[in-house]
Amino acid sequence: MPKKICVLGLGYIGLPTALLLANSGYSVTGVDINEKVVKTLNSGELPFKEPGLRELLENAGKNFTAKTQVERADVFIVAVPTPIEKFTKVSDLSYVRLASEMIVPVLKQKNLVILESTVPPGTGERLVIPILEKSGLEIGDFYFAYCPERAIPGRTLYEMVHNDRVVGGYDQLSGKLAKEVYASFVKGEIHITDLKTAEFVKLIENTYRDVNIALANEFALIAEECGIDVWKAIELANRHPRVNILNPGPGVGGHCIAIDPWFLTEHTTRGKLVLMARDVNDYMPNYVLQNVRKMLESIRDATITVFGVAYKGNVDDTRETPALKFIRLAKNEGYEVKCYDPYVSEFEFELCSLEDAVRESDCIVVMTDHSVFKEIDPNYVGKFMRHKQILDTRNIVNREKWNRAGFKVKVLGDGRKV
Ligand SMILES: NC(=O)c1ccc[n+]([C@@H]2O[C@H](COP(=O)([O-])OP(=O)(O)OC[C@H]3O[C@@H](n4cnc5c(N)ncnc54)[C@H](O)[C@@H]3O)[C@@H](O)[C@H]2O)c1
Ligand SMILES: CC(=O)N[C@@H]1[C@@H](OP(=O)(O)OP(=O)(O)OC[C@H]2O[C@@H](n3ccc(=O)[nH]c3=O)[C@H](O)[C@@H]2O)O[C@H](CO)[C@@H](O)[C@@H]1O
Repeated sequence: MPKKICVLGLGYIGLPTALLLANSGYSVTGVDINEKVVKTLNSGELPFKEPGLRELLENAGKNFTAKTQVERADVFIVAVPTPIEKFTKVSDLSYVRLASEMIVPVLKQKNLVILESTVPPGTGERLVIPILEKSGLEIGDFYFAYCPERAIPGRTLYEMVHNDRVVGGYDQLSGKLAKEVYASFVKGEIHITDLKTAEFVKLIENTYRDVNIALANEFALIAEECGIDVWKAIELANRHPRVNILNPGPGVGGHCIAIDPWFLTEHTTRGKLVLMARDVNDYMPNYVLQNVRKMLESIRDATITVFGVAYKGNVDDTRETPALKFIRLAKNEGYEVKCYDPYVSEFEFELCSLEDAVRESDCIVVMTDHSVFKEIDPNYVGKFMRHKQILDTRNIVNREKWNRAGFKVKVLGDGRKV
């Protein structure tokens, strides 16, 4: 078992990985170029919330330290961001490039470098290995593997431990050595394949989900025109043993699913269906606004209250959130928009208390499926509102309860008469 591991990037993926390895007995140095993250961790605090992470940090003890500089190690794991460039939709690999360059001065014979960041197929071989070879070593002198992360935010630690993993080795030994590292904490199966296949697998998993959600969104729009409730229809269709349709909603957000289909298609001229699904999902905030517009038709200087700006329920993450597009579109049309999200502390627009968000409002729009929204008392919020209307894009509110409190309730994808 190699003794020392250096993890580059201490974000949502790198930090839990580093702490799981430290708790498995490795001596782990976590490296982040953001000094604030390093300081926070070394003072015993966490830079973000994730269930179970605090205990792991406390138990890691001397096995984990955070630094801003890379140091010698047996294994290097790279988990830095791979955002998408907004206008061109091309992957931004600058963080991966920099992290690889940071390893060069300390890279030694028989070291193993593992890339975890999500990247377009071929990136390991085309970009990362040539940078590492600037050390004077050749691939074969050191080992290289790509091991995508598949854990879902909100259940990151559980899934990191229990999910199966895919390990793509540059060669057989690289794959075997990387598998040994993960086997220290992974309880799922670890499947070895080649480098490019592993990069591809990660992207098709998320693309599959994006296309499935796009299909559910199309069904929602069709159901509305047909005058039926898509939620009920999907529930019944999913009783078929070979059908599993996901839920419609206000669009697809997050750091992965809205981005990975672009990475998948970056080096190809194919992918029409994949990009059409992207388009369907990206259009959903416009569709939500079209519904809101109808609800506010006869009201002058209308105010909209957005419930939830996180990209999905029960997380504090707002990256690529469909709520942002909805708010911008609504503001451009002259609506006043007030936002309420008890999970989120920082956002492009001001976040209000529940009371302030609904005061003098003409319509609530539920954009995020936070569990706490189910508990909100419509009689209480109704007292503050100018018009009692709610559009639920996630089908989470109890319609009868809100109706009884005097609310007109519209659910996305339910075409039955309100
Ligand atoms: N968050 C997820 O749920 C998830 C799931 C699967 C895969 N991924 C992929 O994992 C990668 C990391 O994502 P994340 O959500 O952890 O990102 P993040 O933004 O939460 O964290 C990345 C960290 O890397 C640091 N960093 C940037 N450049 C660095 C460098 N050169 N050296 C050291 N540190 C550096 C940043 O300061 C930041 O703290 C991305 O490629 C992402 O697509 C993320
Ligand atoms: C294949 C897979 O499972 N990948 C997961 C995914 O994690 P995620 O948090 O990004 O994924 P989701 O929870 O699907 O959310 C995405 C958006 O889709 C909306 N949505 C969701 C379900 C639905 O039925 N209808 C919807 O509308 C939701 O609200 C949100 O905006 O990518 C991570 C990084 O690669 C993976 O590691 C992780 O395994």
